[in-house]
Amino acid sequence: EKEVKYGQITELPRQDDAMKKWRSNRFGQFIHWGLYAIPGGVWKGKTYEYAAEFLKSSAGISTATWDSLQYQFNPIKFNAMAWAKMAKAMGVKYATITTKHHEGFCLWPSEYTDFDIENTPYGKDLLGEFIEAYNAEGIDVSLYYSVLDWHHPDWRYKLNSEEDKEAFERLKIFTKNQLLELLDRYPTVKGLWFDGTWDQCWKDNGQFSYELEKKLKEKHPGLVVNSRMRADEYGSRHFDSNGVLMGDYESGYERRLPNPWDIEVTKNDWECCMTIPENQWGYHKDWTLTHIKTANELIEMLVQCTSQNGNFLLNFGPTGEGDFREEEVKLAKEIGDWMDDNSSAIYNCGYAGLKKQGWGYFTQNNDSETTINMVVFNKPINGKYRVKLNKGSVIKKAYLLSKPDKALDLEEISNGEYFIEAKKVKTKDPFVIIIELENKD
Ligand SMILES: C#C[C@@H]1N[C@@H](C)[C@@H](O)[C@H]1O
Repeated sequence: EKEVKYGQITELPRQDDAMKKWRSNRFGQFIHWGLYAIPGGVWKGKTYEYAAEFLKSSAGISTATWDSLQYQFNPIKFNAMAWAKMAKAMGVKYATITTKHHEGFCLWPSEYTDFDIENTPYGKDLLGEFIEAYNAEGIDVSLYYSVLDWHHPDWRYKLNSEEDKEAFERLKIFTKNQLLELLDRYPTVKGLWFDGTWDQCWKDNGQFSYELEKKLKEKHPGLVVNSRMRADEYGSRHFDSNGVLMGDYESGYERRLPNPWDIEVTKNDWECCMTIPENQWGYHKDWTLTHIKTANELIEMLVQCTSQNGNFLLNFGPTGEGDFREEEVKLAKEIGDWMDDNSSAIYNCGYAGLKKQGWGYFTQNNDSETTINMVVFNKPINGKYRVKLNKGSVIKKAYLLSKPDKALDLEEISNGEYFIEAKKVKTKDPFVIIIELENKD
């Protein structure tokens, strides 16, 4: 064990109300919006296949040219309430929006830079409108903030000289000021989602990120911070040099999920953030470049995350005009229709502590020891679903969530192991079987 002075701040897993709410939310909407939405992955007639929010580097565009996009940013179709209603109908309980991505453009009027929404044709506090509209729909809002800032003259990837160090000291003050400003301006926000913390400059500043997390949490009680914010004094990120998780939940699952059988991951809170195309966070004009995930694929990812004590943050990339592409609107509707009937297996649910079977995923309601959800994606050809419960567990009854009055046939295989028979399930969608256990005491 190394002596780590600047590692974990809050003992995990947190059991305060703010974290319990974060945990019960399970399903969130990620919004990536900025100047990159204007070119949408195309520059001077050439389509760049890499992530659209990286177009500046993919196309080798100068900072001066890129930054001039701010004078074109005028999302006339932006309607925060319409966005919030779409998110509500989709079934998300929280939303995380980019306040500033790597380009450095701020969606709020910041007193620390002119490279912000105030200096655009739009002019208004877009971030404030978003937060107000989503909160009005009962959706918690967290703020994504990129430490990496391509616009800021004091950003340095590595600190190779005294000049670099002096510049980065100014960058650190700017970063702290902007984060305190965001919490001042938007007191209802529930969390901060840090990104762009992979460079040596940040890994060399573990004490700073430690003290910054402490300061932000003192200012904003209950604040939930992702592990991506932190490095310890040895440069170890997410987990300190002794493998102890920093921040409040693990946020390393970007466009990937753990192995569905992985038990280790269930020990911490964690969140997977996911794109609908293979790798586009910002709006890209051409969605024919890669596979576009279907509603069933995305629902299965949400269910898998829930089954392993994780949250699922699904990304949407609004256009430069402020609306969503039709594929996103359609997916939001399809997912929302499924959530209308099945969200009881998601909200306030988590790891059931049971061996995963081939038909799908178990989730356990956090408020009921005796109610277990089986979310089915693969119907067995004999219509019999194997469940291996804890020794001594006895099933009182099992039934389809959609048909609670019709008990399903059970066949006990051995102590705590059963086949549940559900032969006549017609739906082509994932569906839920509820197991009610006998109360042991
Ligand atoms: C790489 C990278 C960034 N991390 C994801 C969450 C997106 O913001 C992407 O641009």
